[in-house]
Amino acid sequence: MLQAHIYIKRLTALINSTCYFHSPSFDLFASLHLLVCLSIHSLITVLKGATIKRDTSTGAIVVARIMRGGAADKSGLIHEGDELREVNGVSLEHRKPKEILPLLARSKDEVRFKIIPAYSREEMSTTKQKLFVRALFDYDPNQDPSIPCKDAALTFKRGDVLQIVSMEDDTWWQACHLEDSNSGAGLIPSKELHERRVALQRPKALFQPQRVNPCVSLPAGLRRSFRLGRKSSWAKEAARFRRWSAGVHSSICPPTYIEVIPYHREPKDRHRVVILVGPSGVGVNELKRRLLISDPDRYGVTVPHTTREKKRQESEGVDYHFVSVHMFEELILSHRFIEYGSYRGHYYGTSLDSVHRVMAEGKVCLLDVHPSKIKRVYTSEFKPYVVFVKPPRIEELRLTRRRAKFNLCCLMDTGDAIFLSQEADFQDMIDLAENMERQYGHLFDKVIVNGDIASAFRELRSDLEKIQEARVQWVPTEWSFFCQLHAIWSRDTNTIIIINFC
Ligand SMILES: Nc1ncnc2c1ncn2[C@@H]1O[C@H](COP(=O)(O)OP(=O)(O)OP(=O)(O)O)[C@@H](O)[C@H]1O
Repeated sequence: MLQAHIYIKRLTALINSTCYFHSPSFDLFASLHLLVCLSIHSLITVLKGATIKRDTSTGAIVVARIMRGGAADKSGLIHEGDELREVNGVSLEHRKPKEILPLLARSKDEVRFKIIPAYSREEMSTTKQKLFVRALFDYDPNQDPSIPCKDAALTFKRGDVLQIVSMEDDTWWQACHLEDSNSGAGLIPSKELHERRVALQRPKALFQPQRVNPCVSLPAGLRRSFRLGRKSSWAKEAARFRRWSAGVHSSICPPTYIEVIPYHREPKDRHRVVILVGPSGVGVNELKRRLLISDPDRYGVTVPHTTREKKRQESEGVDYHFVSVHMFEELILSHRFIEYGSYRGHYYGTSLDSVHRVMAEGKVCLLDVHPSKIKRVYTSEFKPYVVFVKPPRIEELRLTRRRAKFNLCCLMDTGDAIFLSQEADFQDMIDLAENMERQYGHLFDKVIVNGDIASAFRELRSDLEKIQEARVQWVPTEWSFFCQLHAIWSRDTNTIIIINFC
């Protein structure tokens, strides 16, 4: 699909430059004869940054090299290997490259030349393309001993949007920063190279005996939204963690690059949902609470559903939506929950409708779910912006939490609270964060290290404000392929009539 898209883009560029198809049997993916008509000025501009040569095997005049970032490259009109057939109707057959310049010089205002593009369908993936990716890792060529040329490399940070300009080499791609596309491209590790490198770094989990702390490794379903509900299925999570340790998840691809497209936000558009994730105790709730207090008109949270009895001080629709077991199970069956679970015989869950309600109020919905549930809302409808809250290095974690007299508190099945402030718990939090990042890192838009709470909050708030105000945002390409189908059922003909498909 991408290849076809790029192909059509190139075709459009050619058409816009007044080119005429000159093939009796026109086939999109066959070799095309393109008669390109350009002003002498634009021709010179186009040929700047390109060299031509005579193909020794065929004798044809071909474009030998396009300098990345040069005028020829930027024009998108000619490509390496393209054959120059005619200039102003004069055949270039049996001519030498040096005979071509006088031919061009004789032209008045306009030059027409016939090109046979070199690409085929297979080659499309390696030719220049408007392919944008968001980097999911930091890259510093100074720390990379295998880079062929440090000066030719591109430094980037996780989250940077890069335009990939060449994927010809399997190991080193060429790319430029989005905001700096006028300067030449630089080398970056290809997806394959980065994946290979990460695979070679032996995962810590495989070689360290893991202590599974029930309070730190959380169940997938109920988390902070249902703080008391987490204990009931911790064993499941512990098992999952052990499976991870045993390498069951070794097939998970490390985060490399994600293909993105621009999303032009209109003022009438609803806000993107903000998902905060992180290991238990890292400070997700604290950050959420501070956001809500700082700007209650801008931020909102979902109201969960529960099947337990309403307490005297609680209000329907404010603390919870109190529903019957039957109703809750109906909602489960109709896939209305993002996450749900049970605790002490009662169901708790966060529904999609509760997110819609916050969005409809014109607020930014702050969601706090286990990372395994992100996929549930990873659609163009919610356009989630995922923030991963990460613990700092152990020394800072120890210092900041102890200074705040913080103890991790965990409720046992018996209802007893136990307090954990041991070194091991901090280490568990860090290990869990690493595993989360490894498993779900490709879904994270932003990573906030929560060392000093005031700085972490400032960083989060300013980042969210930037995102909400930006007119152009880069979102995963996969969201653009979500289609909405509007259909009506005709009773007369007993058929479904599609009235809109976008
Ligand atoms: N940067 C920080 N420095 C010191 N204390 C912090 C910091 N961040 C959070 N805390 C404190 O740590 C405790 C746990 O934080 P919080 O409840 O936000 O964690 P959480 O990630 O939501 O975990 P859980 O889901 O288990 O509640 C709270 O008392 C909070 O005030």
